[in-house]
Amino acid sequence: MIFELMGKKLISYDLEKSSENLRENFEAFIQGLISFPLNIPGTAYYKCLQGRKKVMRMLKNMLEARRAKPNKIKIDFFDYVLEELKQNDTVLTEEISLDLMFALLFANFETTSQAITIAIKFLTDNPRALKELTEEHEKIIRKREHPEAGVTWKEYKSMTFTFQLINETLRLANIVPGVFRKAVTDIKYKDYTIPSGWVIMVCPPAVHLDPVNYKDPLNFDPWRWEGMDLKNASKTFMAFGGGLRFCVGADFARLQMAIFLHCLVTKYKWQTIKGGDIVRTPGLQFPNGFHVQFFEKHK
Ligand code: HEM
Repeated sequence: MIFELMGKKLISYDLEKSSENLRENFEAFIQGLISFPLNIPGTAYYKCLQGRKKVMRMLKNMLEARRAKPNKIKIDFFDYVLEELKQNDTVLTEEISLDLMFALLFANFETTSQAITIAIKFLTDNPRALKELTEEHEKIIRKREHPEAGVTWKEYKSMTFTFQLINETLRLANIVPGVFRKAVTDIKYKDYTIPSGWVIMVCPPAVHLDPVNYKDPLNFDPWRWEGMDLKNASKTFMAFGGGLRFCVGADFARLQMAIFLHCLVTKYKWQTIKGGDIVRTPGLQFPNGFHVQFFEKHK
């Protein structure tokens, strides 16, 4: 659902009309992202490289087609990128813009959808959290003049327990299990020196699941966030990374999750059909999937 929405908003992608299955290619890319680098047919690494190649080729063809026949009115993000490419003083090159489109499609693909799936799992297993979340959102609706009206910015800002729940979900989900930085100078850390030029992999799960930082770290406990900073990155919370390269989609992802949860708990009930077993790799995964059936609440 999220992939289709973002594919449409970014590049007007329509599976029915496209010769390339974008989603399948991204799946292959993601499966091999952390894999043994053996580039021969059949390996995850090979499929990963092929996936990226096919998506990049598709984006390049799209760019050329749009250049030859530009849209009269801007309909998606690609049109804005093309407009920027035409400027004389732009820092954007064709190569950067294609990489940007790839990165945005990729960054949108697994992240928010995984976070939402995992949130549903935690809510299924924690009736107290579900009750408090439902109360928060039903209260918002009760206060509205028109219950069917969309969520306002003020309402969104008032969703305190929802943000606690989102942070706790992201802490346990560890959707991005590693972020990378390059040492630009020799760095002394305790008795170690990280030489200039080395790449450092920061591992958020090591921080998020450390009992020094979080009591009973494997326990889903949205209440542990009460009174804490729920927005910014810190040395103990880096689900969206941190510093200059902090996730550009963090606010958007939080918004998407909050709106989804709002609709979920006010309109639907659900039950697990199958799956739901959790494996940490170290990001949280469902090896047998997680299948639920939804029912409308007020029918
Ligand atoms: C729950 C959802 C998401 C999570 C957990 C997440 C997590 C992350 C993390 C950990 C990073 C690396 C930050 C760093 O190196 O310090 C990152 C970077 C990035 N994310 Fe997200 N992300 C999410 C959703 C999104 C969405 C929806 C978008 C796009 C709209 C997005 C776009 C990006 C981009 C473009 C970068 C690269 C930023 C840069 O290198 O300057 N992310 N994200």
